[in-house]
Amino acid sequence: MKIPFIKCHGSGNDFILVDEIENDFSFTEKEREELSLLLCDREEGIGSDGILFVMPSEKAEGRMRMFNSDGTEAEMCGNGLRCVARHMIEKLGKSEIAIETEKAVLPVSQVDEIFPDIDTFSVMIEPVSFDPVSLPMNVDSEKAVDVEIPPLTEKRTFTALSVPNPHIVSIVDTVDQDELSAVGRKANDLPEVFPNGVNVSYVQILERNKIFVRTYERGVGLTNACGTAMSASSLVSTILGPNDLDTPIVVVNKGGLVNCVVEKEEGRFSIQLRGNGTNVYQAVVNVDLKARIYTVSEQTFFEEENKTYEKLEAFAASEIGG
Ligand SMILES: N[C@@H](CCC[C@H](N)C(=O)O)C(=O)O
Repeated sequence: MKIPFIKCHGSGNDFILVDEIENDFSFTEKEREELSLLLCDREEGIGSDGILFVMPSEKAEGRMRMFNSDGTEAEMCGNGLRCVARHMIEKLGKSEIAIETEKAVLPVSQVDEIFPDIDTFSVMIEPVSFDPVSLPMNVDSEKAVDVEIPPLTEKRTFTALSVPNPHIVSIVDTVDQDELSAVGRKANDLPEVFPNGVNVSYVQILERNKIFVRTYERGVGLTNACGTAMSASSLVSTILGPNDLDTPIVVVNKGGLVNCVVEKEEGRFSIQLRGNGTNVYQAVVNVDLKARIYTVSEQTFFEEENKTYEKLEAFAASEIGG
């Protein structure tokens, strides 16, 4: 089968975006899993953190399903949703639309640039819950806020929340990437505590309303950035740290930076995640799933916007002394 796609990224968290509406595709569940395993592979495939399937919706302008590189589906993907928002906003010529995701129909819009010349998209991250059942996480308490999770490490405390995919977040003095990888692997090999796995983030407070976040993603491993993790980390560092509600929190990551605004209404939290949705190139992939082979053709790069993005990347690196 011949599949046109866009290679895109949000904060360097990269995806293969497949528009099923435009191409009248309707993949089976098995095909979605196999396409993710084959095409996301960094060694043998096109290479990406996941696939974004853009599908028709009866409730919104479009629907997003996101598959991790290991073929599992996630409930939500913040960086991916910004890429889908950009794609649909440009296609429909509107600046505000809604996208259906697994747990909610979410408003997305084009907003003021967070960095010069970077087209910026805002996506709502909700529903948010601190109920361990929502992750799910097996623990004998109503919440797990700033607590030790002994099988992972005795050095750290974590806060568990779903946004609505599962996350645990630890506020640290300095992010130790090797330690994070080890803890992330352990957490995702602990079905008695996290039956569906979990995304694990370490957060460093750089200053009030500015944080650095590094994430070990369920189904992928260490990524440049994870949008839902940056949203969860902004919320946790507002509750436990110095950040403010209703104020843009600058979240620096390995692939750039985003802004998160944490809001609370009637006791319920939500987060606006604002950042880039950059297209790297578009192409067509011809896939034979049975033989597990593919070829890529008609590749066209979006050179100008990628050059512009490099400036944001360089700025973000300078913020963390890189
Ligand atoms: N990188 C994404 C989240 C992708 C899904 C995650 N790995 C999971 O399985 O929950 C984001 O930007 O939110």
